[in-house]
Amino acid sequence: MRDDNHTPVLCLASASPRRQALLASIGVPVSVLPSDIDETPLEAESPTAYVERLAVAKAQAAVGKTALPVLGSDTAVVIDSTILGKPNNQQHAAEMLRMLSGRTHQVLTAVAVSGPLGILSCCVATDVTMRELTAKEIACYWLTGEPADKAGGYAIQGLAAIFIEQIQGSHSAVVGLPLFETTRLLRQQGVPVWAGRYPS
Ligand SMILES: Cc1cn([C@H]2C[C@H](O)[C@@H](COP(=O)(O)OP(=O)(O)OP(=O)(O)O)O2)c(=O)[nH]c1=O
Repeated sequence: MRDDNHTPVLCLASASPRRQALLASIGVPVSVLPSDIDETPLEAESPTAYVERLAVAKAQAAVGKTALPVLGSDTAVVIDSTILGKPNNQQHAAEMLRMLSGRTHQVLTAVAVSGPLGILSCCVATDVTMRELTAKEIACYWLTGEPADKAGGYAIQGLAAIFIEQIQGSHSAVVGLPLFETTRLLRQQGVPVWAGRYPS
């Protein structure tokens, strides 16, 4: 049974509608306060350190603007140690998909939650195997509008599901938030998850 109480218990420092929907799906109503931070990787920074730094920075940017605990998160696609963020345009998106076609890549999602224990964070890695894509598929996929705001230029939860042969890890992390690990961090910080009425 879903909780009917929609009073926010968390501030989501993210403009991602997917993250908001994922949190709603586990019974966590949020208020939204997107953080605009510089997402340039530091020199010699590992992909894991990069996404975790950004998740923490997004959370920190909202702390002080709200009395609620804050959640920040970042997702990046990694192939051959190269970090792929969101594509700048159609050509960039096509380049990304050509790199991913017929291979296994990693999706890294970091999540950071501020609260009474300070900022707690973790990073989840998921292996995603994409089948080989044709040039026509790559060109047509851009026209769906899906790739533009997604790391790696694809959405596993959308049409790109037909490109994905296998995943090993967390599906929700690929979509933007690892729900299992996020629940642990939220509960550690005293944020209720699925705290509604339980079936009697
Ligand atoms: C790989 C993949 C990524 N994504 C999304 C998750 C993230 O929202 C986005 C990566 O960009 P992020 O910079 O992590 O997040 P964002 O810009 O959407 O939101 P904000 O920075 O304000 O928190 O790509 C999917 O929705 N499906 C996928 O299959």
